[in-house]
Amino acid sequence: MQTTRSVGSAEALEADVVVVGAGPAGLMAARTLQAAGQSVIVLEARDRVGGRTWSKEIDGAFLEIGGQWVSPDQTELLGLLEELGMGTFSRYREGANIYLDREGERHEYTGDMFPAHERTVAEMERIIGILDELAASIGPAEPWAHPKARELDTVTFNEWLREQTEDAAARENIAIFLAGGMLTKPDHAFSALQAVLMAASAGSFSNLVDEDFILDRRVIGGMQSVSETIASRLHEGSVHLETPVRTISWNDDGGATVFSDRVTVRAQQVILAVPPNLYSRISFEPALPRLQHQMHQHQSMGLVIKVHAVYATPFWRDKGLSGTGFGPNEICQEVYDNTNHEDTRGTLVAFISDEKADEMFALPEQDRREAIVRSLAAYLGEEALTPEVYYESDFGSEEWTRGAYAASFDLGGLSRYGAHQRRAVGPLHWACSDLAAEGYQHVDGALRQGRRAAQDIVHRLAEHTPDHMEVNHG
Ligand SMILES: Cc1cc2nc3c(=O)[nH]c(=O)nc-3n(C[C@H](O)[C@H](O)[C@H](O)COP(=O)(O)OP(=O)(O)OC[C@H]3O[C@@H](n4cnc5c(N)ncnc54)[C@H](O)[C@@H]3O)c2cc1C
Repeated sequence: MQTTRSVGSAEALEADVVVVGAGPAGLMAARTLQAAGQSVIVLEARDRVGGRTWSKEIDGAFLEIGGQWVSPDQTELLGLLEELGMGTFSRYREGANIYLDREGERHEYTGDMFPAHERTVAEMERIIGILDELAASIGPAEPWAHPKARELDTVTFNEWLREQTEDAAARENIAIFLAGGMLTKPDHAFSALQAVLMAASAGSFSNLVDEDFILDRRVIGGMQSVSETIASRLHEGSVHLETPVRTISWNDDGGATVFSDRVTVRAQQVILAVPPNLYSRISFEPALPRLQHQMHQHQSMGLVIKVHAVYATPFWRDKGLSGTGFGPNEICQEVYDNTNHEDTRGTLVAFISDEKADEMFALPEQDRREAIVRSLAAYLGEEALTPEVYYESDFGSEEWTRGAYAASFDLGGLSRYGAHQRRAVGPLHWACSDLAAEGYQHVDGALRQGRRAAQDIVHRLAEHTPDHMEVNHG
């Protein structure tokens, strides 16, 4: 095994485990390993922890630039918040929601279902039932193992919806929750099986379409503070920031040397806690097996612009509006009241996904902003045109993410490769929200995968050192 490079320090640090990436998955892995008595070094490319969770003050407004919402099924995250003594608060949801239909006509409504034509609503309810049944029978853990896996994985979600109904509005209203709303790819770019996994990972498709469930609560102090708190409780000196990992030299029988821009670390095991689209940014010596090379090329990031608009007051509330809006054909397909805990100002958050995001990014900055605030105004009124603070989260431009929210398989990829995505290769382990079952593509799933990878290692190392069997999260 070669042990020197032009990058990193000439003298190698030593640890039982190196974790690459200080997002929620990597930090949960480090926490679990340290609790089990393992020595851990975490190497993070960015100058901060948290990865795709990033809470920051911009022009005087506290914004959740990355992941933020917590839903009741996310018990790993909720349990961790309790352990860490961190509080949550509820999203504002009183008053009427807005639905902008295919013709752009504005409808105020209350309750779960868009005020579409009666026939469309009936079709939507029927398809929601079918998706709920599929999610229940296929489940999130091993969707590739289900007898219908290949059939569902070789048809796009768009085609699958066309097979279910001729009602275009019903198709668009269902697709919004999985395409623009979750996988952030057009519905012709992922399979029906991938859509079912997304639904199953949240408990059911009904959960995904219920914004009061899926966008239930936020963390007081911001979601990034979860990662910051975990990091602050790791042993001193465990986390190295601004330390991108470039090369991993590994041995099939165990042992690896990890070369980064600042330090070189020798360890028995490595956890790659980075999104799968970034595995190929690291050179592996020897090269990864053919299967991993192939599989990783079939996992790609979606694209979404998260728009933040802050106003002197939450003006929509005075009009009896919740701030929630949906418009499958609008620039902003989803809008929500995202006002901070105990803040007198009002904040809206909106999402612009996949091909609409391409269109927006093709515009000069000022034109894009105007088009986006006009879209907000179509939902909530002219006051939306003039925010005090305006910001667009753009993880697609971030070197160490390259998209948002997360990575998913292309057509046929989940049934072909899914069974292998979490399997260790020699001393190399994989942990990321984008490989998760429950909590897939969410912070909850990242934490679950970080813990799973760490526990696998603890069991593996315990075979050599029997004292290290216990895992506790104290
Ligand atoms: C705009 C946006 C909104 C979202 N909304 C929600 C939400 O409301 N609720 C929710 O639960 N989830 C949400 N998510 C998803 C959630 O943020 C992610 O699922 C979660 O952060 C994934 O955690 P992770 O640790 O698996 O990966 P990441 O958070 O991506 O962390 C990976 C880390 O690895 C680092 N890294 C990459 N390459 C290297 C390298 N070579 N060397 C060293 N370090 C490296 C990165 O810098 C990063 O810090 C959202 C995501 C985005 C982008």
